[in-house]
Amino acid sequence: MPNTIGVIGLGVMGSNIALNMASKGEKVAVYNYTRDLTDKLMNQAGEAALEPYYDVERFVQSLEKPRKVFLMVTAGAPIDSVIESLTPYLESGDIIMDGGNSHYEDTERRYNDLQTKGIGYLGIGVSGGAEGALHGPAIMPGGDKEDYEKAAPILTKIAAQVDGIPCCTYIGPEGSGHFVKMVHNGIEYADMQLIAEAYTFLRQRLSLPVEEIANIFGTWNEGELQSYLIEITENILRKKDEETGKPLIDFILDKAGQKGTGKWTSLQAIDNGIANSIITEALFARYISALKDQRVKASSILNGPDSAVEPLDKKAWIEYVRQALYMGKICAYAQGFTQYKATSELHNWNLPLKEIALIFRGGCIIRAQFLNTISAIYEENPNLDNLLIAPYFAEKTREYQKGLREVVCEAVQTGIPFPSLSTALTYYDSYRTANSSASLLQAQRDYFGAHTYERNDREGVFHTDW
Ligand SMILES: NC(=O)C1=CN([C@@H]2O[C@H](COP(=O)(O)OP(=O)(O)OC[C@H]3O[C@@H](n4cnc5c(N)ncnc54)[C@H](OP(=O)(O)O)[C@@H]3O)[C@@H](O)[C@H]2O)C=CC1
Ligand SMILES: O=C(CO)[C@H](O)[C@H](O)COP(=O)(O)O
Repeated sequence: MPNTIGVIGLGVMGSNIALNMASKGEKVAVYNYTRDLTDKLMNQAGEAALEPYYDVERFVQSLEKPRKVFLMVTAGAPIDSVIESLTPYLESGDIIMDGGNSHYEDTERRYNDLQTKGIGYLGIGVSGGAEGALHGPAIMPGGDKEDYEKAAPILTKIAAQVDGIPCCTYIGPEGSGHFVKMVHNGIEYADMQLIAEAYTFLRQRLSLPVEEIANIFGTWNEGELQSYLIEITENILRKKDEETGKPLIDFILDKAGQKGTGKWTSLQAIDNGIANSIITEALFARYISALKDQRVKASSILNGPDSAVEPLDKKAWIEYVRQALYMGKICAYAQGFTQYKATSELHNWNLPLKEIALIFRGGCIIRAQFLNTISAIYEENPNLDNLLIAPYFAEKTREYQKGLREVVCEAVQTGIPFPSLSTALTYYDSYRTANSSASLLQAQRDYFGAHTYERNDREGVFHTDW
């Protein structure tokens, strides 16, 4: 019996995806360009229907036609090198799927190259980390619909399932699947940073012990903030350092890493005139965190505000922080989904926003209860300009802006940096401002550069001899 699918790249994600496929009844050929990872996987695979290969040609020959090869390899040059090693053995009608975090423009280049050889190419966003890959990730496939149809029976089977619906849907043509994953990661950066700021307020400003903050996150996770990131934050805060018995969080160096997808999200937004400031501030927060030595030095040179720090009413302020976090989250998702809408229009991708929100409900890192609301909003109005003006969220912002304003003002007054919460508030206030300061910018541009301006009382283009 030939293998029904092949997986190349047996690191953290690839080995788990292969085991996931095998557990759903697929016969899986596995290959890694170095031998060790293949042996390691086979040692842990037990009875799983995996067949190891140490030679690409034999790996390909073991697959049923049309062949389906799933790559879970480091993004960038390694993907090109794997494709180059594979294609001599593939035939017209076969498909390669790239499940890694590839840049969507790289995916488009590879799609076009392989099209000339008759080989299908799907750029597939996969989210859920190691656990998701094993038990069911969110899957965002982009490329030709007919190629997707060939792989859909396997992809929908291995995806997370929520209310009987697989967290996998055809996203659209070209690199749209990887684009959706890229912005998913941008939203992930914002969501994580907002949570980190909420934690900081509770810890620094309200001086709550870590255990109590874990309890607060646990309570929040039972309400409208319910999400995977809140859940893991509670678990993280409960974890003790094995040596000291103290909260592990206090021993983790405050330098955030990143692998590039957040940066790509910001660059794409900037290139296309899309204001995704919360996502970008979350990226910058990681950059500033990386300057640990400079920050330590500056902390002994630069002062914060002089004003005395007053005690705050604990119960009231925990609720303000909850509101601030929820409101920040609404603004961050509004930015991410605006980036989807604007880019979809730019490329004619017709991105299914309702379905994207639906598949994000399970498996992926940003899975959250309120994605049900987002999905329902797009079902009612697929062309909505911005989630903020959907009646449900507009009502929430009326109620919760108080919490966000209080928390941001208090942080500013006491010198606690809150890049994402403060940017969320600025975004909210900017978006709801009918008459902005841009009039003055236009006048300045016209003054120094004769760049012209439009008027608000009549049509036309004007220049003034200032
Ligand atoms: N970890 C996560 O939570 C998630 C990761 N991703 C994405 O999935 C992809 C894989 O990530 P992950 O499994 O975590 O990474 P790992 O580093 O664990 O695995 C990378 C795999 O790529 C292989 N590889 C590296 N260089 C080459 C090369 N030149 N030629 C052939 N194979 C190569 C590695 O083989 P070897 O070790 O032998 O060099 C290994 O099998 C990445 O694009 C990542 O961004 C997506 C979602 C979540
Ligand atoms: O894709 C992912 C989750 O969705 C990966 O975990 C990715 O590595 C996260 O990005 P970064 O490493 O930049 O924090």
